Amino acid sequence: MGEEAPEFSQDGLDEVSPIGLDSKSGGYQTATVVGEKIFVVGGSEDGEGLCFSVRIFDKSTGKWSVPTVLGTKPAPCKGHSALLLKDRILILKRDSLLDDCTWFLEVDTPFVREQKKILGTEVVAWSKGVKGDGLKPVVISGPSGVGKGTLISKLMNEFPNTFGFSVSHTTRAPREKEKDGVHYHFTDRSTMEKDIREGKFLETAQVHGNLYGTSIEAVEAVTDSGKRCILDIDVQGAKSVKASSLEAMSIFISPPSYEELEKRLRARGTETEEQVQRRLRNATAEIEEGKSSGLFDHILINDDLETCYQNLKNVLGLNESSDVSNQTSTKGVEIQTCHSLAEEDQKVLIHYSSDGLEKASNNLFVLDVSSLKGGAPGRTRGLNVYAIDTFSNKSGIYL
Ligand SMILES: Nc1ncnc2c1ncn2[C@@H]1O[C@H](COP(=O)(O)OP(=O)(O)OP(=O)(O)O)[C@@H](O)[C@H]1O
Ligand SMILES: Nc1nc2c(ncn2[C@@H]2O[C@H](COP(=O)(O)O)[C@@H](O)[C@H]2O)c(=O)[nH]1
Repeated sequence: MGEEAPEFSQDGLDEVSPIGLDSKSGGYQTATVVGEKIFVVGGSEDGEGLCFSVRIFDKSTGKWSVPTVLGTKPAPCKGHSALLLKDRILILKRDSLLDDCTWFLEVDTPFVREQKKILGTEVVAWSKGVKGDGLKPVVISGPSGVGKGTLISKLMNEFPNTFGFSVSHTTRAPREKEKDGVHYHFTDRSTMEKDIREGKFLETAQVHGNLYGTSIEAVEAVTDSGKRCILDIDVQGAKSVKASSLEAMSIFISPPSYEELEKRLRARGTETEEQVQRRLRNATAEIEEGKSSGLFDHILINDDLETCYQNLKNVLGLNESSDVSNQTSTKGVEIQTCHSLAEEDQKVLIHYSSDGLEKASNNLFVLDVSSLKGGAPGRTRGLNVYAIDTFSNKSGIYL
């Protein structure tokens, strides 16, 4: 279990503290035993607090290694607690707002195992826990010129608080009105290839002669803002996302005819004749695959724009007055210390102290992790948190 301290002394290991204790070096580390390996989290200072660095001690070889770390790590804090939950370590940050205190370091999830094979190194992946189920991200795919961007713009304009756009990276040159960081992160091939090797992307594809990709950070940024993430990606990207842990809904936008697609692509006037030809050649295979492969949950034909937009809203379960406001009831509540952790039946008991929680006078939380969804790369959804009032022996939904 995660609370165990290493029961032996090896070079460097004597610096490792068991959960909840500051190490001799003044840094704060936790050591979690997972089979033959000990995952040591934390320990280094960066001026703002203690950083979440990760090292692994292999008991069978007696060697330390530094893994490839995927996903965005938590911001530094004054300390943390750790508890092993099957294939991931639950990390609870001290002195952190409740919205930012629950993190997972995935050590043996399917995503991590897959990345180990691809990268050929030890891999761990960070994922922040978000309360409730949230809504699945939406992948919108279809041939170039079919109207994906037009439909997405309409959706984002009508529901600005509900949806957030995943800003992709691309090596293609910006079009006249495109802004870096808004429409795309424009980059060059060697930088993007380096970022791919470093595991920064959820998916990448060579599309119409250029590299495109969805970074893990792009999806996390939208999820963190409390919005539903929309990805505008090609069919190859949609396949990769389906094979990932993102659990997205996928929608294929089809043109009413090949001739109409050609007309729209030319009328847009953003590509040279050679590029238009290339995009049209690729469209045939994309439409074939999109319509027949069973890859997509929904196929919509974009003939009349307004009709297609209404159909899109229907499959997304939207009606005209359903834009949600971006509320987070937990803002301002701060976990000051997190003394102890225990796990039983996928429920984690957290002992904490906090100024902001008058009701939870006994200082106990139950964190229900029985229905976790998603995970790295991205966010882990499905967390439920309850405060327990030991005086009245009642528990209530806190979040
Ligand atoms: N239903 C429609 N009827 C007529 N024109 C449309 C319709 N939908 C979109 N268009 C027009 O078609 C052109 C291509 O649309 P858009 O740029 O949204 O395509 P896209 O699928 O995002 O293309 P790409 O994949 O190349 O980014 C635009 O000029 C847009 O105004
Ligand atoms: N696999 C991915 N495909 C992407 C991504 N971002 C955009 N795209 C697709 O590329 C084509 C061309 O886009 P354009 O802006 O050059 O016209 C289009 O089908 C997009 O859906 C991505 O991150 N990954």
